[in-house]
Amino acid sequence: MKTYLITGGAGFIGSNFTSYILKKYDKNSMIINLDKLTYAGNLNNLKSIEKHTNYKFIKGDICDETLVDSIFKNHTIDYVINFAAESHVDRSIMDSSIFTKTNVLGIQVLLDKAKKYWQSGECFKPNKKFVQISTDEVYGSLDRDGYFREETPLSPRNPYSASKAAADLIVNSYYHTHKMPINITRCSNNYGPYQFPEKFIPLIINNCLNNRKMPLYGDGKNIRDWIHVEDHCRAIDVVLSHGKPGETYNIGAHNEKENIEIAKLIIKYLNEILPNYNYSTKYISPDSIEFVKDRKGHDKRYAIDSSKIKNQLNWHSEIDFNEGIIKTLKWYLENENWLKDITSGEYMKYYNSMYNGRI
Ligand SMILES: NC(=O)c1ccc[n+]([C@@H]2O[C@H](COP(=O)([O-])OP(=O)(O)OC[C@H]3O[C@@H](n4cnc5c(N)ncnc54)[C@H](O)[C@@H]3O)[C@@H](O)[C@H]2O)c1
Ligand SMILES: Cc1cn([C@H]2C[C@H](O)[C@@H](COP(=O)(O)OP(=O)(O)O[C@H]3O[C@H](C)C(=O)[C@H](O)[C@H]3O)O2)c(=O)[nH]c1=O
Repeated sequence: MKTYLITGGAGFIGSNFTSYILKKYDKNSMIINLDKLTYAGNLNNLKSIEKHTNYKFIKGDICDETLVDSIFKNHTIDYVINFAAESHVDRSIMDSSIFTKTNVLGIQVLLDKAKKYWQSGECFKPNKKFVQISTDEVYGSLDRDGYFREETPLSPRNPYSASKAAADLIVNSYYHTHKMPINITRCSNNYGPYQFPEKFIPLIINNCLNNRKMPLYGDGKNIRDWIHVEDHCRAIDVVLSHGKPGETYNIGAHNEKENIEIAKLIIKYLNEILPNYNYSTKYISPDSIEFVKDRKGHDKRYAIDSSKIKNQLNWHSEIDFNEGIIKTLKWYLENENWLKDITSGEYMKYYNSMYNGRI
């Protein structure tokens, strides 16, 4: 039996990971989900497991030293997996202060408490692991050629990625200084169920379903390397159990696409499947795409080389991009209430401040 402290488990990737672990290990896992429930945290993501006897939710902030201390004191934590973060680049451009607090100070609190409860003399107790969920954005931006490798120097270019890079350096320092059993994973852009519709793919799906334009920043030719969230979850599980302490692992599925290509694919697939659903919108016109003012400092291209995790830990992505996107579209169509609920209230305020005047 392993006890997992999952932080940020009510967000997009954290909730997918929590469900994945409980489904896979069931009674051999105990999960404590610590989440502040910011705008991005949503307990509806965890409806299917909320009553599981081996699942416990604690509302709170990773920066709260007293709370984090009490969690370690009251449970024998084996694994910490830190998903908690402010995760949206556009919001970090508008105001970066909370990014530094949560993403940088929060990681230090988690590391210090894990160290306090896991250290025994000069050594750490066996079979403990601290995994920091980082991002390929810490490497910066690529032109046409090349890939991010684990050795690529960190060169973050927006406040979000700078805060994640700072966290990575702090995590690594606990390995080098204290020999703490850490791993860092750096994954490319995720898509899949439960993603908050501020991010590109769910935002354009939601806009299509609400007869709004699909905003493409700049010329729409920026490139992202997409991976289905389930593939990411499997990779984190592998790193937890087999990752060599102190190592960083890139995670990606070799799926580079220009944003415009994604928008066109979504229109094509939605038009194929929409007639099977009871939606008032039945057809998405290619004219729905609208080029808008570019993001400040918009990174041109991300592309990840994940040969290390493939060769050393025997992980590879399993979900084909086209199948994954169709599955994702169907999920959003079948979970209309989830989407409606999450886009009520504060969401439209955010949306209007971001896009009014741009579209
Ligand atoms: N989305 C991606 O494509 C992607 C890719 C690579 C890495 N990542 C990283 O993966 C992690 C999860 O990303 P996501 O897209 O699921 O993010 P998300 O924004 O959907 O979820 C973040 C979660 O963290 C919680 N949270 C925020 N501040 C907190 C705090 N101070 N204390 C406790 N909980 C707090 C939120 O309530 C939310 O539930 C992040 O660390 C992000 O940097 C994301
Ligand atoms: C919201 C939006 C985005 N875009 C463009 C901007 C990017 O080139 C691309 C994806 O944007 P998004 O904000 O979804 O994701 P990234 O900025 O690449 O960052 C994401 O992937 C990394 C790995 C993380 O670590 C982040 O947490 C995650 O948010 O679409 C548009 O053209 N229009 C829009 O309305």
